[in-house]
Amino acid sequence: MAKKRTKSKSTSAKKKKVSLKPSKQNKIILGSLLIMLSIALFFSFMSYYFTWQEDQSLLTEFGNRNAEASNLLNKFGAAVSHFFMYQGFGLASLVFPVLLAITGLYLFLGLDCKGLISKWIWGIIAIIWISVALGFFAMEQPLLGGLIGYEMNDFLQDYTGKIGVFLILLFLLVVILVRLFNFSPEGIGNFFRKQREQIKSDFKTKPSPESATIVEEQSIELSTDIDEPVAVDTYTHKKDIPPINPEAGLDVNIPQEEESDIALKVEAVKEEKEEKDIKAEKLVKDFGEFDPKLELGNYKFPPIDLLEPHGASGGITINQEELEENKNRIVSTLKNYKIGIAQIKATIGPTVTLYEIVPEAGIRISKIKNLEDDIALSLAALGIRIIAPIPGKGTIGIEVPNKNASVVSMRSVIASNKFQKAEMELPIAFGKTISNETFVVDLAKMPHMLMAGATGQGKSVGLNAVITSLLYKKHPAEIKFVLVDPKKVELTLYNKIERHFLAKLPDSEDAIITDNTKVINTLNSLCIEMDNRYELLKSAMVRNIKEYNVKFKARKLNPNDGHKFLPYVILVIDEFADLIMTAGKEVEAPIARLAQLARAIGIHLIIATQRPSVNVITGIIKANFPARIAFRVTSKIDSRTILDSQGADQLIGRGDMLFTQGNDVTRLQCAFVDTPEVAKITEYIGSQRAYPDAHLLPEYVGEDSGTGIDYDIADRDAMFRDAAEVIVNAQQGSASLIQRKLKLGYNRAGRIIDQLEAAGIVGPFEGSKARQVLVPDIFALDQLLENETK
Ligand SMILES: Nc1ncnc2c1ncn2[C@@H]1O[C@H](COP(=O)(O)OP(=O)(O)OP(=O)(O)O)[C@@H](O)[C@H]1O
Repeated sequence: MAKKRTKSKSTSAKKKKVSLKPSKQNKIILGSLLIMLSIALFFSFMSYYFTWQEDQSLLTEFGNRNAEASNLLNKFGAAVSHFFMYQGFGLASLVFPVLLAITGLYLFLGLDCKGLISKWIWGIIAIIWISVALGFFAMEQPLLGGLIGYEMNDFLQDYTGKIGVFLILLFLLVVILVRLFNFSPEGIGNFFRKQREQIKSDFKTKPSPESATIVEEQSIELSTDIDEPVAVDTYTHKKDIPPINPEAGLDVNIPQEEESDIALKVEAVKEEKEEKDIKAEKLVKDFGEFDPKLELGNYKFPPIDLLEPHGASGGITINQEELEENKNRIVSTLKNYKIGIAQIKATIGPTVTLYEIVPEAGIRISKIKNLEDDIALSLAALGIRIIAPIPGKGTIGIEVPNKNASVVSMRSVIASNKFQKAEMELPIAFGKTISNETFVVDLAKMPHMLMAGATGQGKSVGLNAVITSLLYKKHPAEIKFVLVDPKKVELTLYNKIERHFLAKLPDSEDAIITDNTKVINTLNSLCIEMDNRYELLKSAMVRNIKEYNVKFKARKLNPNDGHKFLPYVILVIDEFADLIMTAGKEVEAPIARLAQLARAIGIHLIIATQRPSVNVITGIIKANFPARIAFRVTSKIDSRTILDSQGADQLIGRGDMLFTQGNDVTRLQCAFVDTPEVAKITEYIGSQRAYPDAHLLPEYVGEDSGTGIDYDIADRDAMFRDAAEVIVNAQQGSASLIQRKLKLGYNRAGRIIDQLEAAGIVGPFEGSKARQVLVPDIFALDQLLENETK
């Protein structure tokens, strides 16, 4: 309605305007009328100045046609001029025709009339000022200041005396010059100097008609613009440049004028746009950028010496005999299947050697692909994998395990240039590729990882390699681990770094979670943390944790609004199969939710499992874990479940693994980090000064705790009624909604949800889904609560 009204108002206003300047033609007519009028007034005023005394007597005889005035515009001129000059503002009235002429020009040329208002305001101020100033001479020359000028001057003199009026006028002049022309003291000096020189040069050089037009153009521009160019122009006009040649003067002036124009504009934009940023900049200037590491400013990263070189000097021993032998076997085996080889090349890796074969012309790759199993059988070695063709190369790869596999030490990959110089958020040095290159990936980009492998094939070592990589790169303020270890023994070593690197639920004693019910609470707590972080990101108007932290460090986010530095949270679950078997959907749902949504807010999941069967790695989980790692598995089916392709069943174990982040599968040798090494690292970190406690996750109260509990109506929470209304209005039964809307703690919101369930307003707990709301609207809610009291 209001909109409609304002709309109709504005259209009626438009209509009104239309009647004044309805069309281009009418604007031209009106414009030319004003110009003519201004010319008429100008001549009347000018001639009135000389003839006013003669025409005085005629003023009463305006109706007398025979009476003739001396004014150039006769009786009209005499009467109007008498009104404006004698009874009005004296000589200052000449400003009126100027203003009229400008207005007429604007209309005539169809220019935007917005700037006119300020011209009229300044014009009238000038008229008043001039007439009051000339009012000093009213006794000698009454026409100079006019009656109004004289009266005002006299009035002011009665109170402040002549000097007072003079000072007032002087002050007003300064105000006008500063506001209108943006003059500084030097500017004023330069202005007068320039004027003087200009006048002198004008006399000396008698400018050509061309230069006269330039001056005219300039003056038109000045009057139509916001007048700043006047100041700039005069200010930048160097006195040592003799303005003899007007053209040279222009050359010098124009770029300077432009420069100063641009500088002015840039400043204005900055001021408008970055009001908040200026505050942040000042804070940064005063206190420096926010440093999340400051609390543990003396923290020392673990030195590389804590890691063992594991015998190997890093190089791979090449056994020429073995290479020849394998080559011959491959060639003869393929010959048996009538596959000729044009070329063969070997790339020696730490555990396997890749033989790259270029088949003879005319041999179809599909033929080799079909014979994959037969070839593997003929070569009679464990761990042979045939890649036909190698993606992007058009050759066929046969991976044959080395007789003496060399261990890839964690030390060698951590010390590698690739890891040390990795500009990644969460770099992980997994190990080495088949061509002996260090393989480093960014967990933040994965963004979650699924790890599978039969028992004893290197999963735990793989998890340790991941955690170790991060411990070597990240400060305790930047990253927190949530460790879930149903096997109870694998991750216990990390207890020592609880107060540095681990996160836990507020009420739990141990940070490492071994109990399945606690896992459910922790996962739900992480979901709350995720929601909270999304809220923070939303209010900070950023898209991900990285941008958020940058903004927070630059002090653009106020901690009083709940903003804080957000560390990455890495959830590591060592045995997922066990968990999903005991807790099923209750675990799957929050994990799926986290996996789907948590990437932007810095929560990353690493899940390991022994049994990669479909009831453990369900479709929903698989869909959200694009990065997958397979250690050796026992069957082709398991390999397909984890990787969507076979191959993991043909690995040789002991850290031999396949990694995929989409389509390509890369064979890697996982870096080996032994338990004593992890113990040394955790010991080193644990012995340093720590935070008072582990990083606390948001409190989560199992929503099912209240099932079946009868609440006495009198014991209900004071916010029960409000909460019920929130739930019924939103038709969504979740504790976090109550928490948000009513600004309650999670415990209290959880209790209220239980009470709502007891009252029959919401349904029972349904995993991570919101509860069903059993009351359709507020009216029904009122009735239900009324009936209760009866
Ligand atoms: N990257 C590796 N390099 C060399 N040896 C390795 C590597 N990874 C694992 N091993 C060897 O394999 C053994 C078993 O590894 P690990 O404990 O990681 O297996 P797992 O898959 O975790 O087994 P489980 O599921 O029973 O815990 C290690 O003790 C080690 O000797």
